[in-house]
Amino acid sequence: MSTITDSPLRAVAVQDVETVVRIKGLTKQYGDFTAVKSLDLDINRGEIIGLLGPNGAGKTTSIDMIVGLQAPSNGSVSVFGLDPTKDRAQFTRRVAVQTQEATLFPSLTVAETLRLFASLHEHPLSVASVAAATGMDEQAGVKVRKLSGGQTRRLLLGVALIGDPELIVLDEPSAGLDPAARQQLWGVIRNLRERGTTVLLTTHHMDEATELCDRVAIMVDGGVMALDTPENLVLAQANNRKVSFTVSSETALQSLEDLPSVTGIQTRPSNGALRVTVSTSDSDAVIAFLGANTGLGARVITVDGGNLEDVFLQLAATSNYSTRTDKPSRQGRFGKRTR
Ligand SMILES: Nc1ncnc2c1ncn2[C@@H]1O[C@H](COP(=O)(O)OP(=O)(O)OP(=O)(O)O)[C@@H](O)[C@H]1O
Repeated sequence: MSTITDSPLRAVAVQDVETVVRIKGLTKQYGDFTAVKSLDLDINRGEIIGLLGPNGAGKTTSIDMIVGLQAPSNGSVSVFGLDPTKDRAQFTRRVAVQTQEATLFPSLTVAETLRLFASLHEHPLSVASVAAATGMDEQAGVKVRKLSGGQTRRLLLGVALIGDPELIVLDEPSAGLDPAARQQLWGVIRNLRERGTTVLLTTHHMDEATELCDRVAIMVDGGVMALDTPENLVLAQANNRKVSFTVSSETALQSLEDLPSVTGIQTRPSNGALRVTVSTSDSDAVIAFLGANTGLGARVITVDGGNLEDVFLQLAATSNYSTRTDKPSRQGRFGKRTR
């Protein structure tokens, strides 16, 4: 894989922040059902923005409206000052979309496919540079029907890149990719940012969002529940830490439960002992408790400061999402331990 070198960099200085996408009150109604509820989002040039959310949260519907594939029921989208549904010719010159389902021609080779799509653009990148950037140079002569699922997705990304778009929209770009191919894809996307290309993507992978995105919007039930950098989202929920330790028996766990900061206790057998995970808003208080209660014999103590997945699950739990994990009532907490 290599960087794209046959086009001048579009990177902008940090102080020249330019809003390229403006979304205001974007809403999609299907009959009585509201799939997207008044979405507000500004995206700056050169940013990588991730839309996260459980299945059915409204990510694809939002993307479809942002790229003009569906008309909003309410609200507005402006991309480079263009209306995606009305200014189609100008819009498609500057914006590329890789949807979850796209059609390629099975009997064309990779290079022929890229050449075909390049011919649709005024100032395309070279086929060789895009094939190299997407790690497909060795497959240049291979017919599309012989590509693996992961290779096909990389070719689809190449097709989106070939017109040298200023904004690229990727719906679950890493779906079906093996870990090595995902890493390679991340490299391609980071390279786009360095060139000043703006990237809007959806993903179900929290590590991908953490690694790649400058900001993420977490959608639940059609609404944006949180929008910030991955780091800030995790920090904002620092009141939900996990302290884990190993003990020989359950004795004294009951008094641990009485600490006001403790919101849940889970236990599971571990090599003849018990691994305990305490959810708490004050990990220091739990550690102090363990230190003061030496009779408990707690060992292998770890503190997990949380990650984007925790934030996601916490936000998703506030909706009707099926993995609901409500905080147990005080009385029932111990009863909810899992083994
Ligand atoms: N054409 C349609 N008619 C009626 N309802 C629809 C239509 N398209 C989508 N929906 C509903 O809108 C909601 C949002 O769907 P959408 O595909 O945007 O979710 P998503 O977040 O992209 O989900 P996934 O992660 O599964 O791809 C879902 O409840 C879906 O069933």
